[in-house]
Amino acid sequence: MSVEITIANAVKKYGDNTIIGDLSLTIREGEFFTLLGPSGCGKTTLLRMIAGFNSIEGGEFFFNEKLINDIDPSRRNIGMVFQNYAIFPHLTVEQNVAFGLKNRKCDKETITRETEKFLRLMQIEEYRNRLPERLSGGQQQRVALARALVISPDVLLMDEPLSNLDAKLRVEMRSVIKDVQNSLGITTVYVTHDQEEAMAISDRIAVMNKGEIQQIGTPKALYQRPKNLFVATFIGHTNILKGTLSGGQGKQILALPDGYSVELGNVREKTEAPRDVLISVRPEEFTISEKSGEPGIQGTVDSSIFLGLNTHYRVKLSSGEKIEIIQESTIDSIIPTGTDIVLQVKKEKINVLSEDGGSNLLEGVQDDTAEA
Ligand SMILES: Nc1ncnc2c1ncn2[C@@H]1O[C@H](COP(=O)(O)OP(=O)(O)OP(=O)(O)O)[C@@H](O)[C@H]1O
Repeated sequence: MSVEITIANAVKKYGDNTIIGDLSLTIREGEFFTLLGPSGCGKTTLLRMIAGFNSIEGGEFFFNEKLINDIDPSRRNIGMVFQNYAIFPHLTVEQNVAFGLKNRKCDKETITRETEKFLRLMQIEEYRNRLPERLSGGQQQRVALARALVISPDVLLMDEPLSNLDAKLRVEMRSVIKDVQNSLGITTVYVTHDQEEAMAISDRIAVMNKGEIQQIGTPKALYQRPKNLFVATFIGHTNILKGTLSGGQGKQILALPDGYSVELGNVREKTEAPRDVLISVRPEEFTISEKSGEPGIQGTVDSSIFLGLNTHYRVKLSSGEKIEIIQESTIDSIIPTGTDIVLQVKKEKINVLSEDGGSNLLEGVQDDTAEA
């Protein structure tokens, strides 16, 4: 059985230090939910609170309607996978996988059947008689995953499970984890500080900073309409420029550098008097023109790197600021360093943020934080 996890007003303190203050969220049944944020923001702390390993100073934790605050971790029916594998070094692969079932005093037939099923599912049958020390990091993590899943947990909790693997294996193991989670439909909470990994693997992501949730949404929603500057810069790459928003005759005009302006139809917080704002534009959302005299932001190509499908440009603006631009490579040309260019932005792709970066002024920001 898979469960919905509800966290209501969770508080965690170490002494006088509040690590998590009044945090609420709902993790839907069967979803792959990721806690993403910089080191020290409280992701592991929150995961351990769900597992029951941490004392809590406030709040309620539910698996479906059942309050679990006072239920011992061993009785919460959770599977856990950590960064450092946590498999028993003195047991073979098969014994490691069977461990949870033996511990639960399952009958022999069940132990054999389920152990075989997960050895097969994780493709580690051929190593069944090996000790962990004779396995690669990726193989060890497969064993850890099989061992966590064999007990049919209601919830799977994973804390940076791929951090110890090299880059190529990390990417490979993402799909292994995602596929197995998908096929079992198990509610999964995953902790990482790697935004690309979070984007690749999650149904929804909660972006955390300093013990608080900044925004909850699908990877696409966070990327396209970040709620604030923190999310805009933490998820993917972006360029932040200064602009001025002003109104007139029902229109909102965004003035950008060099007299370039665009009209926006999706401003939520409309203004008449000019208001200083920040704009966030992803590197792939500019168009480059080499014709001078066109309306746009003026710049000079500072460097260009050809990466096959895409070419990455660093462009120096007339203000002296440097921004990153990614263009699909075309057969005919890479724009050489030193070329004067004009940049235009695809206006539906612009995000307009308040000057302090605290909020997105546009419509269509998804934030499921309030769901709980
Ligand atoms: N046992 C503890 N005693 C005191 N402070 C702690 C303890 N465990 C964690 N902290 C503090 O709580 C904060 C959050 O830690 P946590 O491990 O949850 O962060 P994290 O987001 O998972 O970071 P990382 O990605 O580095 O693991 C940190 O400032 C940490 O120093």
